Amino acid sequence: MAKKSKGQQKRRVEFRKNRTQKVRQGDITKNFNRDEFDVDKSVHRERISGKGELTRKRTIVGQEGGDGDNAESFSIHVDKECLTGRVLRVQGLISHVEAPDKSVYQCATRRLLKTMATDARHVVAAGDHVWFRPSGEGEGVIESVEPRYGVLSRSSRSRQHVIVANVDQVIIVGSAAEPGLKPNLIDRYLITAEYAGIRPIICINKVDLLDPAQLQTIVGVYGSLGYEVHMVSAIEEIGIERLRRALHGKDTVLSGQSGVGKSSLLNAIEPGLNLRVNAVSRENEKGKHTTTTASLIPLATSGHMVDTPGIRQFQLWDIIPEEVAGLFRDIRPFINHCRFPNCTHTHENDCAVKDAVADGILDTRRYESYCQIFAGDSA
Ligand SMILES: Nc1nc2c(ncn2[C@@H]2O[C@H](COP(=O)(O)OP(=O)(O)OP(=O)(O)O)[C@@H](O)[C@H]2O)c(=O)[nH]1
Ligand SMILES: [Zn+2]
Repeated sequence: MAKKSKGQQKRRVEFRKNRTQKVRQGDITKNFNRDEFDVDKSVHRERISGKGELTRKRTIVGQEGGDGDNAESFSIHVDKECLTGRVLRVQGLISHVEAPDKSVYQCATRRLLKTMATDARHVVAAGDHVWFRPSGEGEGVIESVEPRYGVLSRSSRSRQHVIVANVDQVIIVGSAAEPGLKPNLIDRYLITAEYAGIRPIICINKVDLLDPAQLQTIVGVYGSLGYEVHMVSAIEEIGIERLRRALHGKDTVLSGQSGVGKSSLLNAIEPGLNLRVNAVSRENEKGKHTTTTASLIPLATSGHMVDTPGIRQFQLWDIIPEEVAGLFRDIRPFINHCRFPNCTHTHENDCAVKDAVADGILDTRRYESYCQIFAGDSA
């Protein structure tokens, strides 16, 4: 970036100061437009109630980071009493927002926030942490949206569509038998999670159907890569308590191919949870004409299960073949040592990845899985 002269810097500081003061005085509409956003402005909040539920928020500006949705935050002045909340789902213009006391408000979005939406970006998405102002019995208005992490999105016609934001982890469910384990499919889910920056947890269900020792090699490979692996049986209730603990206080996406036992697992983890997930899914089906994204279903203790139409088979959205090697934890360390900077690690000579496979440092099956994904073959 070009260096600014002292005069320029001073003018800039003055400009910011003036603008901040104007915004503080409530002269919002005149001064608030997208071009004035600054990345480095902070958000100030102060608690005014003992319980921390009612919070006064004084926000000066929002911030916008990068071209993705991950680091954005839009805020406007809120000098009224607001509550923090979590968007459980968005249906049309209404967001269902869970307050700290677990009650759910149906919220509209403040018009000023909406003006900050671009064609490529919805202002409010399922999973968003928001501040909202209650405006009557079970209703409210969303005043600001906190920065996002763990975003699952899909782009269509070069527009990014946020499916769900602020997801902590994805449980990748496979089954030991009936249907048999498909490690290549697990690899696909893994790189999608790596791409989205969401922690993957591997869960192998139906271990009652075979001798778990048969899975030792495959589990060992994933374990050595630092992935958490759960061996469970929904029917025999093996390993369920540990899985339940992994969900506690977290927002979790459950994914895996049909028949591996996702519904059975939800039932084992928490009675009634699968029913609630299905009920919301049916409701979403009905509301197809509205822009339905995902739904967060509150867990009995704390945390949410995230259910999205189609997300159970979520795979490789938007990942281009050249990015795949970098998303394989075990391949990643070798890719800079290949002779050609644009090495695809498939047919080239002097490929550090292929050498590592030949030397037995890299698992052959994982490498083959990489080749399959790179070539765009289905699992
Ligand atoms: N032996 C055994 N069978 C199981 C276990 N978990 C689920 N099943 C059976 O596997 C079949 C599929 O289970 P579901 O829970 O419906 O699987 P799902 O992944 O939700 O399937 P979809 O709804 O199609 O995505 C059912 O017949 C279950 O009874 C298990 O731990 N052990
Ligand atoms: Zn290579």
